Amino acid sequence: MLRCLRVLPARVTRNFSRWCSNYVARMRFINRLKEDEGACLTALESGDVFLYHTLAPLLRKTQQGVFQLPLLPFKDLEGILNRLGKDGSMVKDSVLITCTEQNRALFCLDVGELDQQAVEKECGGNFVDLRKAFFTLRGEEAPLVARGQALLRWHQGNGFCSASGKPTTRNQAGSQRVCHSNGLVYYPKMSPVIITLVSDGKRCLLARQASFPRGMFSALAGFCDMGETLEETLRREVAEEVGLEVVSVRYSGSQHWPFPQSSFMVACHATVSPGNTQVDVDHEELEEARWFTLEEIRAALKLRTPPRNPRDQPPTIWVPPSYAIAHKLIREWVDDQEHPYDGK
Ligand SMILES: NC(=O)c1ccc[n+]([C@@H]2O[C@H](COP(=O)([O-])OP(=O)(O)OC[C@H]3O[C@@H](n4cnc5c(N)ncnc54)[C@H](O)[C@@H]3O)[C@@H](O)[C@H]2O)c1
Ligand SMILES: [Mg+2]
Repeated sequence: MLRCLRVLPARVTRNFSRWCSNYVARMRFINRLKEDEGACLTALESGDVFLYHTLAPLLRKTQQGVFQLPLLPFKDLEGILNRLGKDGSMVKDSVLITCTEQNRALFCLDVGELDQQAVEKECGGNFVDLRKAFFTLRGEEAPLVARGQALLRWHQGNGFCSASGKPTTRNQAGSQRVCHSNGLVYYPKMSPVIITLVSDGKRCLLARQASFPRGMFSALAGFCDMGETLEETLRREVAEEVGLEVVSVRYSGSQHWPFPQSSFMVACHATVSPGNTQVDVDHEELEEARWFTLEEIRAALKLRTPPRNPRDQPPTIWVPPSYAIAHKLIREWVDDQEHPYDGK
């Protein structure tokens, strides 16, 4: 980032430093809310809450037909709960998600114990499956609903201490749970996963699991074993799933992936040597894996995803949609092929 800043005009760097100091203040504020119960409650009372019903987020359609995540001010939500015959103090069960750039704390709450349709009517929206919400929402809202569901799911599954069997209690922010009988502290869990696009210099390797939608191919992925480095996981997964030995690895980016449970996806490009490209698929894990040319990948990227006509014969090859980190890896690979790095 600093290297980029050197070549930016002074106006841009001034704006960046203003954004940066606001960013630092926000991050410190969020961190304080995780530690200070009183400050967190005050932030909730002047903040906004978005809702789930049994882990399905509430979305609202605007007059322009765009789906949005409705943010309900604390007082409004208290009123809604009272009208639905619930004690408004239930809002205090909300879990801290973030703080907006306008410095409003943002929380989420699962109202699964209330009648779904009654809440939808009161709030003017619909509870929809997370996968659909993730598909439909724009920009920043998609990761927010994913994060909210992951945290709520974690709370719902960690009400008891695995050592004592006694109930655990959460802090106001919902960033941890404690067993008071033995002092054990539990934090939200994610499973680290490596996802990698393997290239032989001219082609890239994509695979499909039997459970994927018809025609969809993606990068190779696998969970990290205890004690492994990411590089070790990557080399092992590629060897296990397609019988190839990786010779180089380059980090690309990461993404929280909420399906089916919370994974922390770390995306990397990998290469095999051009003389070692014979694929040997582990059919326990994968239905198919094969090399794709640049032309085939360009054609797949042009398709609307998922395609309208999944029953076509023969099936069209398509790749995961733009919100999936696999898509980013595939686009980067195409860019690399079209504009190879010349080392300068
Ligand atoms: N975002 C994307 O673009 C993208 C693309 C492909 C896969 N993925 C995700 O990557 C994840 C891993 O991919 P995979 O299924 O090929 O992994 P994988 O190759 O490691 O195989 C899955 C198997 O690993 C075992 N396993 C080990 N640790 C596990 C854990 N913590 N949780 C669940 N199972 C565990 C289970 O036996 C499971 O059946 C999946 O959750 C998938 O949804 C994301
Ligand atoms: Mg796998």
